[in-house]
Amino acid sequence: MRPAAIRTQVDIPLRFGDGFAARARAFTFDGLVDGGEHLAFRLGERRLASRRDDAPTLVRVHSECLTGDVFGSDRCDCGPQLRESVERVAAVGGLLLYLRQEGRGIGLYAKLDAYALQDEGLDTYDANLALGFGADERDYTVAAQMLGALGVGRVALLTNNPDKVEQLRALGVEVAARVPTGVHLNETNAAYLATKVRRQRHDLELPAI
Ligand SMILES: Nc1nc2c(ncn2[C@@H]2O[C@H](COP(=O)(O)OP(=O)(O)OP(=O)(O)O)[C@@H](O)[C@H]2O)c(=O)[nH]1
Ligand SMILES: [Zn+2]
Repeated sequence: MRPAAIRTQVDIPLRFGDGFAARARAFTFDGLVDGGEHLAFRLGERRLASRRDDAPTLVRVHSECLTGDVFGSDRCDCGPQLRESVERVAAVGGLLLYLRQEGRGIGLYAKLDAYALQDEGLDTYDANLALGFGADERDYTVAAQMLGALGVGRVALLTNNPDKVEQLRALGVEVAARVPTGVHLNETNAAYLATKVRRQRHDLELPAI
């Protein structure tokens, strides 16, 4: 895997709509394999883990979701998951990698095309296939490159998605633990969450509906 390098680092204090605030240092990179403008935030005070005997660094690898992260869409759980991740990572010190993988890698317009198909009865994965995409087009090579550039070798990964853990391990990242996020269920996203459990082995304890 080609190494990437830190391009710029700058403090960006974060404040959410509910008033929660966190100190953050943002990093940009040169040499990321897909040429995307992916961002890392170091949150909290803790030194990042680089050696095998260090306690692992808590890391959230978050895939961009403009509708959920920015506009609070109830179709998914991305906004509350991002908010939860910032708070939990900031509390102990660690990293948030914000990957520009909108729509599981198919882009914003295609995601909305997929939403339209879902409103006709397809589930989230079949809608992708009907549009000619893979069920999940994400590749985490850039995440491994970013961790390498930041000198982080050993991580505890905040995710419910075992595929993220497997892909990062295959890329040489030592994932010491998978830490589940909370379940952010609402009246609209229940089918979306159930599909993640059924089709992508997501580890979510959903109440019966
Ligand atoms: N193609 C497609 N992408 C979606 C849909 N709903 C959400 N997304 C995208 O899915 C990505 C988030 O992935 P999820 O499957 O929700 O969660 P995950 O990242 O695999 O797992 P966690 O680490 O537990 O959050 C974001 O890029 C969203 O834009 C959908 O219906 N279709
Ligand atoms: Zn979303």
